Amino acid sequence: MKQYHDLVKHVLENGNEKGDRTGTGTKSVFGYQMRFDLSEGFPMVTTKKLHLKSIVYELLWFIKGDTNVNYLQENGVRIWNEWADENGDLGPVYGHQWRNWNSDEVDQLKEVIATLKSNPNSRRMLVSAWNPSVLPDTSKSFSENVANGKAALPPCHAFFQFYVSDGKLSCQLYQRSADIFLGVPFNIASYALFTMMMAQVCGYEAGEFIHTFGDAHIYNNHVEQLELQLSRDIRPLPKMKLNSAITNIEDFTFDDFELQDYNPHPHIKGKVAV
Ligand SMILES: Nc1nc(=O)c2c([nH]1)NC[C@@H]1CN(c3ccc(C(=O)N[C@@H](CCC(=O)O)C(=O)O)cc3)CN21
Ligand SMILES: O=c1ccn([C@H]2C[C@H](O)[C@@H](COP(=O)(O)O)O2)c(=O)[nH]1
Repeated sequence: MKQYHDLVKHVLENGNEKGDRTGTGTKSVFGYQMRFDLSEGFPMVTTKKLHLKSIVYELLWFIKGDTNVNYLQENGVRIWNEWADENGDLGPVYGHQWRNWNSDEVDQLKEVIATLKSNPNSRRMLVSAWNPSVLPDTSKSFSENVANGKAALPPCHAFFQFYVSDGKLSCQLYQRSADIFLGVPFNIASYALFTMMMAQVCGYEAGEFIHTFGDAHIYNNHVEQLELQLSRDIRPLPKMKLNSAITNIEDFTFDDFELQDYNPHPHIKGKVAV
């Protein structure tokens, strides 16, 4: 994953010192792009061990349209706990907007799949999680916002677009805000997997995942961890196998994914900025 190491080096060398909502402080750049050709292997960082289970369950949770952390917790995934209210609710976050935009019963995921099958030359194959009408009031707590029908956090992976050429499906994501140490390795693997799943159910090969960033930042308390990561040698990418019998995006379960030849360096711990 040279692309990821290049991003880390770019931000360490060129980042602006910038304060942020969490009070942690960051080094940040505005605007950056990475490309991953999915035929070259599954883009999972090898210079620290990633927890694939969290990535897969989170993605299945988005696809289900679920926005309560109970499903994640039942499957041992803790990454959204800090933002949920006492009932586990996060408000109308990703899954809600994908499957029921603005609570108007607009199923963006279903519609984009129908267009991918019927009119793959379309330039209108987008899904937006960004919905200005449910943005939180930052003077209130996460749970107060949820009680008011707002999202606990505005979506970071804000919208994505599909593109078909030569029988290959590509996906480009616009991520408005990116935590390079903790969030980004998850986001890359998640959208790469999602692109492969969408390609399979729509009858295409997987093409590229293109990751475009707004504010790409390294929290000041992650610099040491990233320097350790940069000192490690980059290993060959693993392969991801999907159960080829699945033809409907909602039918995938955890057991339909098999990661092969993932030989990462050991995990590196870092604190999540809340
Ligand atoms: N500051 C911040 N960074 C994020 O990446 C982030 C947020 N906030 N808020 C919302 C979601 C939640 N996401 C998270 C939250 C925690 C981890 C995390 O702690 N990862 C650890 C443990 C992984 C595990 O338990 O599976 C890691 O080492 O990757 C990763 C992504 C991504 N998002
Ligand atoms: O999928 C995700 C979700 C969140 N993040 C990061 C990006 C920021 O560091 C925080 C969100 O804070 P904002 O103040 O709302 O920008 O979470 C991520 O990298 N990936």
